[in-house]
Amino acid sequence: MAPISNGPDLVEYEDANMENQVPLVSSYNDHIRPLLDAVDKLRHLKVMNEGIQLPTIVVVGDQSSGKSSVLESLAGINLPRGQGICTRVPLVMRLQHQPTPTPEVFLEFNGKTVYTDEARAADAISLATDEIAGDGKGISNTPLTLVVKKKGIPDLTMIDLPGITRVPVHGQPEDIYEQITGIITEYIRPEESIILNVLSATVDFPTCESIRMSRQVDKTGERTLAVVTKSDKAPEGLLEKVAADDVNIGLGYVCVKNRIGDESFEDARKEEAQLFKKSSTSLQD
Ligand SMILES: Nc1nc2c(ncn2[C@@H]2O[C@H](COP(=O)(O)OP(=O)(O)OP(=O)(O)O)[C@@H](O)[C@H]2O)c(=O)[nH]1
Repeated sequence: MAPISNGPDLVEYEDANMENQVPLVSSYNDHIRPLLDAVDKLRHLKVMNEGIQLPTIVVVGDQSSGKSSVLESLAGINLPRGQGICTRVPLVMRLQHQPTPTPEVFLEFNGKTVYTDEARAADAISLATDEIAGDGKGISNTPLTLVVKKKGIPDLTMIDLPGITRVPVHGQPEDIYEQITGIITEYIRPEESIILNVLSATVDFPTCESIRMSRQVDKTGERTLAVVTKSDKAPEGLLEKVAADDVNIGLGYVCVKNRIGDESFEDARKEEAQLFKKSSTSLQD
């Protein structure tokens, strides 16, 4: 999943067969997992409401940039995806590798726990979102936690936030832009946050609202990482665009082609590999 990157090396989770764990992955699990668990426990105790900041990967992007698609590739389960606003509340995704073959998937919100499974996770998230933010197109700052315990997934906790939209659509409050940017700013301002900025390859990066926002709180880009989606839609000149780094992304770029429609995760990865093989061959010509 990391065909182009000018930042620090990333652990290649997809190929990390957990049964034959390479030393880096096993030491990651031994040393990092307990720290992530401690951070999650503190998050659960709502210490952030007391002004104590916790290290967090925050996923931001303009509306329909592909945030949920990136996260579902990492978690290997379906999330609500589509045109228009899908993510309407902060979605805290806790991914945890577990050795047993049967995955465990549940949601935590409004003080309750709702068990679901991989096939029904997207619907369960949509229902929980309706319960928290109403069944229209409004948004809420009350978080929804999704816990996925599954063999072979990376140990990571990330927060997906509503996509930035300037113009309210029918049924949205007039101040939707202010509401969304207010929530995003709250999550990306703390210096402990790593900003995962999801950018579509089809747009000019300097025109992205999410870039404008992340630069406001992280001028040098030292805690910002870019994931460029929809590489299949605009492969021409993508390498040059990323290499030019006009928008100052300190932690580097990762270009991806996500799953489209009902495509399986496996087929999507094959298509992605094929796309980047083709692009790198044409670059060598
Ligand atoms: N062709 C192509 N389509 C993609 C890719 N990534 C996402 N999409 C499509 O783009 C649309 C938006 O994707 P989402 O993942 O829902 O975007 P999002 O940023 O989470 O959306 P909001 O949270 O609602 O703002 C969906 O129809 C996806 O299938 C990609 O790499 N290639």
